[in-house]
Amino acid sequence: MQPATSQNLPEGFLEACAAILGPARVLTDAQARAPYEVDFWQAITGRAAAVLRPRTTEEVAAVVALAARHKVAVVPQGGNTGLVGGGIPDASGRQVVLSLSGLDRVRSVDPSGEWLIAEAGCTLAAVQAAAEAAGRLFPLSLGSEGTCQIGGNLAANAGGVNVIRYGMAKELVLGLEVVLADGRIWEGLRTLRKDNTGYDLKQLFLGSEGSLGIITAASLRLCARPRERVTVFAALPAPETAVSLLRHAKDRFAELISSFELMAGGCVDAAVAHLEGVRHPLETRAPWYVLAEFAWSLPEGLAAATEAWLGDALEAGLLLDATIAASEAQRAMLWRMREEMSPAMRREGKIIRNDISVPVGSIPELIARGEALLRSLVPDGRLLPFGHVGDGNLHFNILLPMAIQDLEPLRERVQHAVCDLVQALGGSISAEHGIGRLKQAELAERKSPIELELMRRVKQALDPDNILNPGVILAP
Ligand SMILES: O=C(O)CC[C@@H](O)C(=O)O
Ligand SMILES: [Zn+2]
Repeated sequence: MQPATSQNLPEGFLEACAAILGPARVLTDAQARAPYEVDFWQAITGRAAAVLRPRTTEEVAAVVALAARHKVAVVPQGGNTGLVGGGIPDASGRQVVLSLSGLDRVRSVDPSGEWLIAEAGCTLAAVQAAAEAAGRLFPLSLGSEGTCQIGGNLAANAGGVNVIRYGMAKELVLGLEVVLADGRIWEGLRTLRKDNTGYDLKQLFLGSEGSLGIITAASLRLCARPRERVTVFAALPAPETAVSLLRHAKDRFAELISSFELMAGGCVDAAVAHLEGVRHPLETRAPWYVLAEFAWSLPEGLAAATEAWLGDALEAGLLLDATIAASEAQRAMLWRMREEMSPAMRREGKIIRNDISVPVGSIPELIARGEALLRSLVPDGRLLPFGHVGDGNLHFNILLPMAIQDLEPLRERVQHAVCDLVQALGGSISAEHGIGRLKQAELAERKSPIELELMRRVKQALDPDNILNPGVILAP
């Protein structure tokens, strides 16, 4: 029998945590810890000495101060929907997971100032709902929005399906409240649009995956709610056409484009096969499809403009067929098909994920060279790329038979080859999922020595004892 992981902690540590949080909020039992030790896809596992579940910023600060005194490593965790293991403890059984789920209040909303302040453990859906109740839009949108939490979204600088218009998560932040590595609280919850007072410290924490500080609350930028929205699903002969169609759409609609997603035919087939209520939107079958959405704040006119655009695009040979969602229900079905595509594919086998970006114009070359590369590396895999082509971001995913054992060495080989290709095309080895525990070696190999040195110096300055999420982003 394995010794209880709580024995890996300094004497008195857990008792002191229980005095701060109450004993029910300190989990040491293996069964209670289990959901915090494995990622959503059951692909990345670790072992925690304990799981701590604070409910307030002050409680987070008190337990981090305690951890700092005892040099106990703390792994912050939100909704546990990350895809690179950034919220999962390592295998040592010596780290404690700090779950932010208990900090789940929307503290205030100002519809005229267009901001709201939410605590880290609010689900993204709860933040969207609070914005909507105030007649505004919080535009970050991801497949996991019912489960993922805003603190995790910001710590990971999440992307999603609306980046082309509204930017990544970090672009939606006006201010942060952060618990620092020594347990002090930095109250930086500003709500100003303009604030040029020296270094923009919040940027350090956004995308730092909990390795520089623990985000406990954020002031978030709200936008106008679009009054008319048009959703298009189009069949395309080739990835080149997607890039031309995007340009064609940009010339016509500019910033009204809120999503522009590309999917291989096999991804759509998997969604149709496994998602209840999802039907193929077109009679035409094609190797590639685009799901695009345009939105604006005037009450009407966009639908007619979109129909005219589709006619012109068809004439120009940029698509084979297309449909416009005729109702909210149809729109919801199209988005379910796209956003639950990855879980649908997972029903057919194991997945090697590759979240990468290149300049938009290089997408066709990425697909052509990537397909050739992966066919030789993974002959029994099916390539099923999809993603946010409007942002130059593809999920170059490979589906493998369920029976395959010991995926890790193959995953690493594939990741390395894909990263080489991406680097050759001037792209990024992580577009929106982050580095976590899965890509540190690639990062170390591909960032310049100067960049790595600066990153280490920032880490050293903010967390000199390396207690905040050690081992993510930078190798230990
Ligand atoms: O499963 C994936 O690789 C991608 C998940 C997510 O980023 C998406 O775009 O659906
Ligand atoms: Zn994505």
